[in-house]
Amino acid sequence: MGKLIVNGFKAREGVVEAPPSKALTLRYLLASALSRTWVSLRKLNWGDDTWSMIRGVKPISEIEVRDDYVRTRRGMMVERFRVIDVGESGFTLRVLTGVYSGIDGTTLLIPRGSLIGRPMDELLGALKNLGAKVDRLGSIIRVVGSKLVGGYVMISGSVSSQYISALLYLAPLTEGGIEVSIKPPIKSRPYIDATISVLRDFGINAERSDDTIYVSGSQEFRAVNEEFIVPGDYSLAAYYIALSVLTGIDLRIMNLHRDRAIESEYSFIKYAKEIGVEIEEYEDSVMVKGSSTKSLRPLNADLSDSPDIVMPLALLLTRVQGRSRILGVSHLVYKESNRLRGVAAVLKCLGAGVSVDEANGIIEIEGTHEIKGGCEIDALNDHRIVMMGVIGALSAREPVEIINWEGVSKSWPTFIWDLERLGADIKLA
Ligand SMILES: O=C(O)C1=C[C@@H](OP(=O)(O)O)[C@@H](O)[C@H](O)C1
Ligand SMILES: C=C(OP(=O)(O)O)C(=O)O
Repeated sequence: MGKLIVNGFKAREGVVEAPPSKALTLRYLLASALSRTWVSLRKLNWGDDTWSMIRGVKPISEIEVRDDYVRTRRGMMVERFRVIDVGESGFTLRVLTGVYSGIDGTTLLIPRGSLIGRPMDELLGALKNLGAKVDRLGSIIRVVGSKLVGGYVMISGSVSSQYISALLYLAPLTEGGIEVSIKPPIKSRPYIDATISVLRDFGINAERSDDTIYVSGSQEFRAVNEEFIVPGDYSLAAYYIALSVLTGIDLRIMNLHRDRAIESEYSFIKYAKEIGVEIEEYEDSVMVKGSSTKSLRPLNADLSDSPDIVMPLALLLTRVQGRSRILGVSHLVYKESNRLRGVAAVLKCLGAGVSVDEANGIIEIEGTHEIKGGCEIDALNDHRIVMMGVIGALSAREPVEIINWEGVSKSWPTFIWDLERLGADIKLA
């Protein structure tokens, strides 16, 4: 498909819009497609993963997809045999495996690309313990669904919080509910909270105490509002913040609402401020003062809760005088690529010092005076590695070539165009 040649950036201050939240788009879509009442969803993230979820809910819902909104509710006539291409969306594959376990009929869920090798077994095991009929042939998951009794299940929290989200979406469809006990360490915990919060918006209550969650059975999804507007995505807006700091421009980022943020993603702002980035927060936006952000302090932080902000945070840490340490990120190896390796490869190309301990999930980054560039990055079709590579390259002294960048459309299809509008010089060769 060709490579991107990132030549640099003619600093231009500006006002940009944060892309809509991917994680909340997927959660709202699924809950709405299970809702007895019609729901309109506005300002959706239109990345590939959203299309995965739309394909995923079609067989069980009535759904109208328009340019600027989706209107949907649970279908009266449910298709009994469904073949669903879930693309590369981990959330869609895992959570639909749970949901279809509780709905009559047979479903084949087909993952593509990097999703083929990503972990599923513990979720399949937990569902089987609950009496679900799920199995796999190679990468294809087969679910023979029925109304399940429900019950108690224990599952590891160290691989993916999406396993738990899957059980939480399934629980209301069972007769007696599900009690999930999560074996620590629990990674990406705020994404579980985000699931519980969206379920609450659809009238489903979850009782939570420490590492156990109980959702009662035989509950109907009923949206508390007729319309939901998806807020901006802090984990994606983080790349704009990194751009502002690395290139020394001021940037106002609209569509960021603190009160609706997923904590795993909002924490980017917290860490950026902690190391010395000047950010002013407003009700619906943030103002990043890249021009007056001068010296940054090293960071020593556990990012178990926040896997998706490691990439843009690593970019900020290239500018720090000294050594920073990110802990708790062993789960980065289970993403669209092995992101511990991807982050290291990008940092090396940019000229920062980096060492990675895969077994313990630790990254150490030594800042540099100058981002060098003059190298090639294989972004492995992993959207967050593409974004990291491109933003880093925009502040580099010499051009950077990026191959396997098309996967950026998973969450931000207009990424390159949005940067060009701000003054980025990027060519396709
Ligand atoms: O539930 C979600 O929407 C997500 C949970 C996280 O994954 P894990 O729970 O697998 O760490 C995160 O990395 C992913 O981008 C989105
Ligand atoms: C890992 C991600 O998503 P998913 O797990 O849903 O594929 C991501 O968006 O970085």
